[in-house]
Amino acid sequence: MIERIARAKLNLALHVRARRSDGYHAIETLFAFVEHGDVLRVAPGAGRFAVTGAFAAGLDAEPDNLVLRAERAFRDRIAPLPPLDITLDKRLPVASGIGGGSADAAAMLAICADLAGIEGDDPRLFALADALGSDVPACLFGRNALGTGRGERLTEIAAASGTPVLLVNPGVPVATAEVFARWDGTDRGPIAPGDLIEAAAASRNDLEAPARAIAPAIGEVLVWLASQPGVRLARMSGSGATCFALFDDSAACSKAAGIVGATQPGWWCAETALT
Ligand SMILES: C[C@@](CO)(OP(=O)(O)O)[C@H](O)COP(=O)(O)OP(=O)(O)OC[C@H]1O[C@@H](n2ccc(N)nc2=O)[C@H](O)[C@@H]1O
Ligand SMILES: Nc1ncnc2c1ncn2[C@@H]1O[C@H](COP(=O)(O)OP(=O)(O)O)[C@@H](O)[C@H]1O
Repeated sequence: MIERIARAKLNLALHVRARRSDGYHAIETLFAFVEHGDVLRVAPGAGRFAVTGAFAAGLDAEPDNLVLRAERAFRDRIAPLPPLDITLDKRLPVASGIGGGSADAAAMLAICADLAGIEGDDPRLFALADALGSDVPACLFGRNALGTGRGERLTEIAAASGTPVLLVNPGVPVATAEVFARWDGTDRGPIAPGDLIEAAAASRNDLEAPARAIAPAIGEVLVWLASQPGVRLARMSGSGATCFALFDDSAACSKAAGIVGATQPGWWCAETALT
């Protein structure tokens, strides 16, 4: 059995630069990853697929799980595989700006490559990832990176491993396409220079305003996170609604997590760290 954590992706900053003629937007984003994620378990078997975990119900209406799309694409375009039994332990909220589906797809591609004896950095895997979604190449790469293009062009940047992170989601799913569609068309300039945290702190998430217009609860989360002692940076990730706070130390992060647990029954929260 192969087990892999499909780690949540964060956009420490996300600048939207232009609308493209293909329906996507040109972006610049600082991708980072946290320890927390979904768990994918795969073993040779009878072709069964099961979803368990706190957010399994969020995928009940999903006709074509990204895990199965990734598996199918691998079999069709790269190499045959024996029938597989797959279990996805869905620990990340669905459609929430932390790329759970993209991370699951990338983890499945990596497992398929492993089973077929193909290197994890094979360009053919990245081509499949690119076809599955804008965030899937970054999740397959799995390391901090500046993403450009529609997010698929990646340049590695040095990590800030171990930085304590609190993830908070107000319990409202937000559709990525709708958030991009509400972007006001103003190019507010590139990502700031500097190391990962410096660059992030001096940059923005241009999707925050359109996401807050759809889900005002995002604003409540951000105000609350920013007011917690020891917070270095509080921001929304991706197209929302999950927000994150980077903390100076893990005690401050744990304290804030405890307060969310005790006072905000509708908010999902995970205490974790940058990889
Ligand atoms: C906003 C980001 C930031 O990392 O993350 P999430 O909020 O999804 O986590 C990503 O760009 C999302 O990537 P992903 O979730 O893979 O989206 P895709 O399936 O490629 O695209 C879904 C839809 O979002 C819009 N889209 C996506 C990416 C992009 N650069 N421009 C866009 O306009 C398009 O309308 C597209 O049809
Ligand atoms: N394994 C999966 N996990 C999450 N979402 C999935 C999965 N497979 C398909 N989807 C679909 O992909 C969409 C985006 O999911 P997700 O990656 O969680 O969003 P985001 O990148 O905004 O966090 C969801 O609306 C869901 O219907």
